[in-house]
Formats: sequence, C-alpha cells, structure tokens
Amino acid sequence: MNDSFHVYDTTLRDGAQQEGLALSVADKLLIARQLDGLGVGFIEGGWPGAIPKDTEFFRRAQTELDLEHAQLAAFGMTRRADLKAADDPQVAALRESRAPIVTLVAKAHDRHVELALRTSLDECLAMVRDTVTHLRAEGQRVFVDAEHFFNGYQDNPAYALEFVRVAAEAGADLIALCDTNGGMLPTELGDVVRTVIDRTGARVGIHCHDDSGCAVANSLVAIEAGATHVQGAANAYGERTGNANLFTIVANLQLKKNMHVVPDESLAEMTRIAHAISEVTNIAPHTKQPYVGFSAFAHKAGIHASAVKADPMLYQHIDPAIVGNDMRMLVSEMAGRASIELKGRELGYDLSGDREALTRIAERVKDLEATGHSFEAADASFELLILDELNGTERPEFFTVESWRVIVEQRENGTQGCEATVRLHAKGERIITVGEGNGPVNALDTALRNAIGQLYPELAELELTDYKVRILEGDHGTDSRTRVLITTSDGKNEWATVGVQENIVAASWNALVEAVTYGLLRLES
Ligand SMILES: CC(=O)SCCNC(=O)CCNC(=O)[C@H](O)C(C)(C)COP(=O)(O)OP(=O)(O)OC[C@H]1O[C@@H](n2cnc3c(N)ncnc32)[C@H](O)[C@@H]1OP(=O)(O)O
Ligand SMILES: CC(=O)C(=O)O
Repeated sequence: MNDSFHVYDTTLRDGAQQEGLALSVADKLLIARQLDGLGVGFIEGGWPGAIPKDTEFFRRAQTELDLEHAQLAAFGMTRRADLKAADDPQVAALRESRAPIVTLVAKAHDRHVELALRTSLDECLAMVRDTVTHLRAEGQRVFVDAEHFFNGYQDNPAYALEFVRVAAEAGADLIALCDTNGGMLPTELGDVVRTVIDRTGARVGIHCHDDSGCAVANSLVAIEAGATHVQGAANAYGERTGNANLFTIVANLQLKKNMHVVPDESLAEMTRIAHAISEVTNIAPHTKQPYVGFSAFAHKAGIHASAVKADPMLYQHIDPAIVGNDMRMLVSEMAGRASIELKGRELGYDLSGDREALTRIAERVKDLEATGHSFEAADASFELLILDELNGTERPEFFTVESWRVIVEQRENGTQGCEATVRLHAKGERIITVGEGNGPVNALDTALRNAIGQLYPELAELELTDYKVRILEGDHGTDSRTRVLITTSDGKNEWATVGVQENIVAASWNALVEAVTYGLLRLES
C-alpha cells in the first residue's frame, strides 16, 4: 500500500446508501475481494455497531478476507455529546471491529452542530478530540470525515479550520473534506482545499458527491490543490446522485496524471471488476460510465468510423484495452461505408475490397432504419443483411415461408389460447403445421419448430431468451408501427434480431424467422 497517496473506497458504506441497493454480508465480502483486486489502499466496510450486517461483516472479514492490497476501515461517528468516548457503545463497536483504521464522521458545519447535534461548537470539537485520542490510544489509525466541510467553510471558516486543526492535533492521520451535499463546483472547491492546507498544515483528503455533476472533477481539483487521499465508490454508487466514481478517478489519475495509484495490471481488470460488482449489487451496469461502460468506446457516426478505420485513437481518448474494455462499432442510419466495413470486420467479414457491397449495405441499413428498424442492438439481423448483399448468394435458405396465420381465442370458461398455422417450403418439401401456445408469438414459434424441427434437429437447442416491443409512432395509438427485438440462445451464445411491421405479430414473426435462420446458420457452420 502506498501511504503517500490513498485511494479509499467507500462502496460498502456510502455506496450502500444508494436507493435500491441492499447488500448482504456475503455480497460485501465478494465486493471487497473485487476492490482489493483493483488494488485500492482502503476499503470502508460499513458502520459496525449501527448496522448489524456491518458488525457481522467485520467479524467475518477477520477470517474470510485475505486482502492483498487493501486495509479495512470501519466507519462511525464520534462519541455522543453526553458520553465519554470510552463509554460510548458506538465507539466501542468501532474498537471491537478490529479494523486497523477507523473513519470517524463529525460535523464541520456550525449549522449542523446547532440544528442536528444540538450542542455547542466547543463540545463538537471536544467530541472529535476525545474520540480520536481514545481510538489512537487503543491502537487504531484514525481518519476523520469532515462532514459538510465546504458549506461549513463558506458559512463559518474559523470553525471549519479549527475543526481540521483539532482533529489533526488529536492524532488523526488525515481529515477528508466532504462535499456532503455535492453542490460544489471545481474552482471554488480547489481554492478551499488549498487554503485549508496552507492554514492548518494538516494532511487532507477529499470525499465528493455528484449532485452538481462535478464529483470526479472536484476530486481531481482537490488532489491538484494538495489532497493526498481520495474517496469514491464503485460505479458511482451512493446516496442521491451518488459518490464520486472510483473507477473514473483511478483511471484519470493513473492515465492522465501519471500517478501510480493502483498496479498497472489491475487497471486492465477494471471493466471486468465494474461489471462483476454490478452483478453482485444486481444493478444493471451504467452503459455510459467513463472508461468501463459498455458504450464507453462504441462508435456510431459514419464520420467517426471513417477516421477510426485509419486510426482508432482519432476518436478515442485512450486505448480501451488499458482498462479492459473494447472498441465497438454500431451500425445504424448514421453509418457510412467505413462503419459497415469495421462492423463487418468485427463479425468476421472482410468487406474492404467491395466498395459496391459496402454502399449497398449502407443504403439498405439507412432505408430500413427509416422504416423503424434498428440494427444497433440486432447484430444477427445485420449479419444476415451482409450475407444478402454479398452477391445475393451467401445467405443459405433453410426454409421459405409461404404464409402463416394466428387465431387468438377467448374461450367460454374465461381461458385464452392461441393457435398458429404456418405453410413453408424446406428441403424440397411443402409443409403445413399447426402450433399452440399461450400467446400468438409462442404459437408461431411452436408451429415453426413443428414444421422444420425434424429436418433441422439442432433447432431444439435454440431458446428465445428475451423479447422486447417498442411502439414507434406513439401518436397513431393502436395503428402504430411496432419494432420487436428478440434475443435467442443456443446455450453458449446469444444473438439478437429485429422485426418491424404495423402489426405486432408480424413484426414478431419477422424477428423470429431471422432468429431461427441465424441460429441454424451458426449451428451448421
Ligand atoms: C454523511 C453521511 O452519509 S454519514 C453516514 C450516514 N449513515 C447512516 O446514518 C446509516 C447508519 N445509521 C444508523 O444506523 C442510525 O442513524 C444510528 C444507529 C447511527 C443512530 O440511530 P439513532 O440513535 O436512532 O439516532 P438517529 O438516527 O435518529 O439520529 C442520529 C443521532 O446521531 C447524532 N449524530 C449525528 N452525527 C453525529 C456525529 N458525527 N457524532 C455524534 N453524534 C452524531 C444526531 O445528533 C442524532 O442524535 P439524537 O439521537 O440525540 O437525536
Ligand atoms: C461522510 C460522508 O459520507 C459525507 O459527508 O458525505
């Protein structure tokens, strides 16, 4: 661990204060291991004594966490106004957590002392002094989170500065200045950090929230102003709009500021770690998250693609591989020939020598998108389109559809049922089959499988795993066009296809036929 500069993670404490996030002790242990894999110096595990699960986390951590890089910090408040530190049960829980570090939160804004603590400024300073002194004497390192520091400094700078001095003199290793309400802007925040360091000589850290959208910028500015400890949460989890994004801060410091804050090799694990933590929290990854988001290096505009073809770095701020992410090409109405060529390459087709095919494909994509198709999330439909356009001979014809129909029946006893009939030609035969299902798409799927299942037994491996419907022209009510996206799996891979029609069942059928065609293509190759 590098003690001259700290990366301090608060995912398990402040991150867990996010709406909709609830972590079990097992979840916390899993996340702690991931964060340790990233190489952070400190992991704030929670608030023992206040939250039973956090008390349990620190108990289990002693035997179940074998951390390579990080040390655990237990978070909690200073002694209560009417108690000695040694007698305060909250302080006792911090001691008994056996965490090597205790991070004490205390109020650095006079208004909070008066209104929330309902005590005097002198007593609040005494609470800080006594608790820090006590825990230091008990052998723990102490960090102090100066809650509401920046608003406090604006209202009463003398008290805010005295707070920092008292904490430092009592033996706190550092005082993390907190933008608790998250409303600060970078220039003002940087000035305050600089002044605090000049006037107190204390070691300071920074803890920012994102309510003004500046949490990462504020953290970086504070570091430039002299802060040597930065707090953040994985995936920017946290109360309200979240904490400063730990991943963004780490990548910015390491890649843009030449600060060696985590091992280089673990930086390449960052995208995987961000997604692994999302799996544990059960919160879908934020696709636009800097560095580690699924869209962080996705290129959609044709002009961008044509430059990226010459050199990816013309439209990227870093090589995505450095943080374990990938460049992706998106095909849409904004695509030009270069986008198609690069996407084709991604899918395994070298279209570079075929300018005419590239032009045809780009034009078909634009035409189809104008009628409501969207290929961005339907790579399989795009690949079938490429095959169609490669001289018209490359796409295998597993079956051709003559007609289909569906009957939806509301029965006298109140139950519903659907029956589909499909007529098609496959391997020289004309086939007519019926399928039943709990809905029209299910019935069509069954009828299609009944029709060609014996000719293509591998069809049994395909399973429809997701089905999304979007109404494209809302002002037409039930007369709107409908886009259906279907995801299909063969147990190993998944692919998505798209269908667009006025009729929702027809749109679904088109997407289904593409899904099955693509599946057979994969399984046969
Ligand atoms: C800025 C931050 O995010 S700080 C972290 C915030 N996290 C949490 O609050 C989550 C965990 N909290 C809890 O489980 C509970 O709030 C507890 C156990 C800490 C306290 O519960 P209770 O004793 O029922 O008090 P309650 O939550 O109603 O109010 C907080 C009390 O702590 C006092 N307090 C608040 N901050 C501090 C502090 N830094 N030092 C000492 N006392 C404090 C308040 O004055 C209030 O006192 P009161 O009970 O005399 O009114
Ligand atoms: C301590 C803390 O989480 C804050 O002030 O925002």
